[in-house]
Amino acid sequence: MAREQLSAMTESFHWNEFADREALAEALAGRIAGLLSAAVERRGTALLAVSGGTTPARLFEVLSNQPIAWDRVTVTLVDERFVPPSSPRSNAALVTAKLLQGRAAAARFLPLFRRGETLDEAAADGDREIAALPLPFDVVILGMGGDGHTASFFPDALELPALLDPENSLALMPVHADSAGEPRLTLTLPRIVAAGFLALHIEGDEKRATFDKAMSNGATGKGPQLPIHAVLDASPRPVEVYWAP
Ligand SMILES: O=C(O)[C@H](O)[C@@H](O)[C@H](O)[C@H](O)COP(=O)(O)O
Repeated sequence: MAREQLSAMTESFHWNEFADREALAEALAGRIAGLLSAAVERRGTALLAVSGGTTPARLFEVLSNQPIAWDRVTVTLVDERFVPPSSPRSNAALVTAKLLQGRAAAARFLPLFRRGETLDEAAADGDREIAALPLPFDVVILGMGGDGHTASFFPDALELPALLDPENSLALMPVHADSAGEPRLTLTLPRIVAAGFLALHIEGDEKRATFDKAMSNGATGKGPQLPIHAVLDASPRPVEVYWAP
């Protein structure tokens, strides 16, 4: 089924396509900055949750120079690999190196990994900290893997039913999945879809094909139901999908 048909049928997403990755980063950073500024004006503070991995580095660099009241913004992660910031796989390290620079260095950062704590302890403490924020998040930016996972909602995660449960009262949970590489912490589906603005940032033909497959399987009920579809399906507003080749 064509993407346009699926979008019109399900109204679960808007497709935003760009000629190249630089143009995407400029457009998405501008959109995020406008939304964060509006939140600061409206309620004196703004909450942003970003994903890690490899895709968002360029976006973070552009976003870090947006002229907004960064000292009123709290930044956290959608999900984190349970590794210290010294690891090249640390999402906190990526955010520190690429986003919390320049103007954005004034933002408050809430990391999810905690030195000296077990995964379960960090999940419980992080859950308390996130629940104490003035939720909902104003902006949440998701990524997606080639297996259709988003956040740390891996298809083989032991905790997947709870992570995707719209009634889950937890904000943050531990995740164990063989395909994930290491244990993780992730925001749960209800906290993600409650965001004022929810975007999925994907790049390249392979990810576009994965996205199309996930939406098509979801609409037809055929083939594996992929976690990214569960998120789009649960979102009360169309998810803004940002794609460039
Ligand atoms: O920590 C992570 O891995 C993520 O937050 C994850 O959900 C990511 O967004 C996708 O796996 C895409 O990763 P890439 O951008 O590296 O393809």
